[in-house]
Amino acid sequence: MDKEAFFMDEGSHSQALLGVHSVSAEALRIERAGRVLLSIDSIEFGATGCCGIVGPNGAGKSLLVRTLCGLMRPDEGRVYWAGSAPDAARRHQVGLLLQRPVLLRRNAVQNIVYALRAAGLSRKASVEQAQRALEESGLAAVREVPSHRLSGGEQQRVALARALALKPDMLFLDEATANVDPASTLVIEQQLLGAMRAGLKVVMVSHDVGQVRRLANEVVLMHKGQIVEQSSRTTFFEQTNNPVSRRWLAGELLV
Ligand SMILES: Nc1ncnc2c1ncn2[C@@H]1O[C@H](COP(=O)(O)OP(=O)(O)OP(=O)(O)O)[C@@H](O)[C@H]1O
Repeated sequence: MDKEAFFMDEGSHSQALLGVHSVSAEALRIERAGRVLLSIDSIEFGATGCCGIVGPNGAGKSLLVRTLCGLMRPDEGRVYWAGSAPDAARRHQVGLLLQRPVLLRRNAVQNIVYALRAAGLSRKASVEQAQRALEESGLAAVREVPSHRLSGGEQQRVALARALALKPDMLFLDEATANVDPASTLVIEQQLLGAMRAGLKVVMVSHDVGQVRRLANEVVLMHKGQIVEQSSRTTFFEQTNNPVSRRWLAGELLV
């Protein structure tokens, strides 16, 4: 079931034109073998430029992101993309970048062309847009290099360039820089900040508190499949009164 997408039918183009500048969910519940993995009454992303989702291992961060992106069907509850059910017509407007980039065994530019063609662009437009995406990402020098020969950091930067080339309204990142060195992490962060200035909404699962402080305007702390707190960055890091948040910020092991 994990990879099961739950898009509605192809939907209409008029719906696609509406954009997906918010993603929300209500009464979400995922349970396996009698264990509640996710239990969220209500959550909404998109009100701010970037929201960081933090929390201990196993808190349900990845499950939440996959569910919001339409990759997992919850046992109960509803997901909304800008107020309506996720649909295939808008799937390119909600991007997802994982810890391990998923690239085809083709070169960098072909990887991006493939995604753009799948999104409906002509071959000519796809090639032009892919070349531009790699140039804007500082990856022009590796555009002909097969993906399996790229370094891990380069692979992730190609995956980000591909995600951004699709011009999503929202981009979810699940530990996207966990395997990337500090220098490449900063390059990726700069690129995200640039895209955010151009209107992209980012939701970022990260164990890197420094990164959350650098990028996020808002923070969500998860624990045991639930939302502990959703606050502005300043409130969360400097003023929270939530006892669980305070323990997490103090570096205590949450059980
Ligand atoms: N298909 C599944 N079947 C059973 N349990 C699952 C399944 N998928 C995830 N889980 C469990 O759900 C819990 C939440 O997993 P999830 O990957 O969302 O956590 P996370 O907060 O992203 O953790 P981490 O920070 O370690 O990546 C974990 O205990 C995990 O073992």
